[in-house]
Amino acid sequence: MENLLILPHNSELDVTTYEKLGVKIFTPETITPNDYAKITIMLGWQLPLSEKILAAPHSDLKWIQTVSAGIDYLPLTELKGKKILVTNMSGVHATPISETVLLYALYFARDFPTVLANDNKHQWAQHSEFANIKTLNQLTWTIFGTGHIGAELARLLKAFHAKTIGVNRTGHTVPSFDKTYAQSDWQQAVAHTDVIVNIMPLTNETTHFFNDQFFQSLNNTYLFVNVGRGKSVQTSALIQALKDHKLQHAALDVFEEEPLPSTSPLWKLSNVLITPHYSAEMADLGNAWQAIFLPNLKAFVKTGNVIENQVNLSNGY
Ligand SMILES: NC(=O)C1=CN([C@@H]2O[C@H](COP(=O)(O)OP(=O)(O)OC[C@H]3O[C@@H](n4cnc5c(N)ncnc54)[C@H](O)[C@@H]3O)[C@@H](O)[C@H]2O)C=CC1
Ligand SMILES: O=C(O)C(=O)COP(=O)(O)O
Repeated sequence: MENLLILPHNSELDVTTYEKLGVKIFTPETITPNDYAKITIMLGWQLPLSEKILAAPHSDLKWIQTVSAGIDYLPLTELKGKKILVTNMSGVHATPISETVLLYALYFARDFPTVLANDNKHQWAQHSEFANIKTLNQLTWTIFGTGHIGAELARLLKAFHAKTIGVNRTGHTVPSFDKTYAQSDWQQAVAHTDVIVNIMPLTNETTHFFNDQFFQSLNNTYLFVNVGRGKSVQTSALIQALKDHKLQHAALDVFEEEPLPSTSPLWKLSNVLITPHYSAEMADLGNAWQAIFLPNLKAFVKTGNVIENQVNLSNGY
């Protein structure tokens, strides 16, 4: 008998389907401390409740299915030690994030700041104001992280006839990338590029990867995009690069500290576009979660194992 604790509120999760599999459902509203040790499966991660379940004496917890792709916020060493299975939602964000990155690039490339400034003033712009407009096929893209999201972004960019370079751990080839490099060869990957996108998971190898050495190696690069994790970027080094004209623009969805404090100097930089960790938002997210969770749950009830999206706790993604 599996006892499932469902943490996110989402009306699209079809709980009756789980009950038909013989699974008993708990929610933060119905669970009592006496139930903590009984929970075998957790959908989502919510503090402080999740930590209480994990720490419960004689806890029966066997599997955590996150509703995020990134799992950097989980106590990975403890979960590995306790042999708890972890699956993530990698895949469901590929379309909304790719579309958001295209929006960021088009915002700057089609000089939307100027368009909006004129619109706000009810003013018809002069064509001479748009001398710096670029099309996406005039830009070379280097995407750090060629997984679900990076690969989908590259696939869409190919429709715009853009040149695509990918960076992953080993440099293995991936469809829709003209060339791929290993992380250690990053200098070659960004030497002649225009747009740099971070969509890597946050791990020991990616923490503060985009640091002073990285940004100072650039030469008036057109755009830096971060939709991966804020802690992969050393914010002070990014700000310095924007001031030193190593970088022309930045579009940032994730930050070292979230919410981004109102005192952050990033807010004041006119060449920086800030979005509030929103790039993955879309309607029907619950249905997208269901498409991963339900087959996994069916398999787990039958065999004690899952069939997709298992995270490698040693790699951290
Ligand atoms: N802004 C947002 O709302 C969201 C952000 N994310 C972030 O994006 C990340 C990636 O998501 P997916 O594409 O679904 O994951 P994925 O697991 O499909 O792909 C990860 C990619 O990163 C590469 N990678 C890992 N470590 C690396 C390293 N040290 N150097 C170079 N490449 C490395 C892998 O080779 C792989 O290509 C998540 O881990 C999460 O942190 C994900 C969803 C939403
Ligand atoms: O899936 C991820 O990793 C995300 O960053 C998505 O955002 P969330 O943390 O689920 O609000």
